Amino acid sequence: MKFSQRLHEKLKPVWRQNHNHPFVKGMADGSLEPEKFRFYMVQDYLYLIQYAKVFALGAVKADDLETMGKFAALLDGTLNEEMALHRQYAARFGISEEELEAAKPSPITIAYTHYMLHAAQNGTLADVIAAVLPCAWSYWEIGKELHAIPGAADHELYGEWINMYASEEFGQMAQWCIDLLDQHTAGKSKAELDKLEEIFLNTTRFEYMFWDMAYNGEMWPGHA
Ligand SMILES: Cc1ncc(C[n+]2csc(CCO)c2C)c(N)n1
Repeated sequence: MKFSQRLHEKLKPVWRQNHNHPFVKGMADGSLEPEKFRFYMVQDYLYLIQYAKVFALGAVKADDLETMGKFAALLDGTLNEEMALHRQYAARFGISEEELEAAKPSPITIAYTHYMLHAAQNGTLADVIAAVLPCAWSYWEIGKELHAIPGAADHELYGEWINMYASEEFGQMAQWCIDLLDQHTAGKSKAELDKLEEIFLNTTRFEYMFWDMAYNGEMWPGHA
């Protein structure tokens, strides 16, 4: 079995927990309070800035032109397309560009992004992929799952989010990461695979914590 399939099988219960989080369920049936999504949008904008840097590290760690070019394209897409879409989407929730630029990351946003950057900076290309894959893969699965619910993709506030992550283009990106991980783990020792599994498990857990943070509007203790 491919390494990615093994990880997916093993972590199914953790993934189920992510997909069943009340934030995700609330987007599915449209009952999520806009205030919670608003908090999510701002933190996700800050998350994307750091995520882009992890893509940049992918280009640094890759040693063939094709993979370097692909990471460069993902970096460009995140910074110059996805973030612009985020700004437009945020505006519909009354979030101005000034508010986005002035926003401060929550403890979970800091912990998650710093963890990914640490794993990527100190590891190999396989570590970079293990760090970014749960984010792409779980969003693709959630996007497809929500898209299959009648009416969910037409919701005036959350439909756009669902359509974006259920899209063919997004799926292709996630599949490219899955294939790259399998390519770079073929023939690796158990110790190396265990390390990658741990990174993958930790970023999967951080995905849950990110939903939870958004659902509860969690900032620093005592934050006004
Ligand atoms: C907390 C959090 N986790 C995952 C994603 C999804 N995501 C962010 S960047 C990227 C790669 C394509 O640009 C993907 C899939 C998100 N937005 N926020």
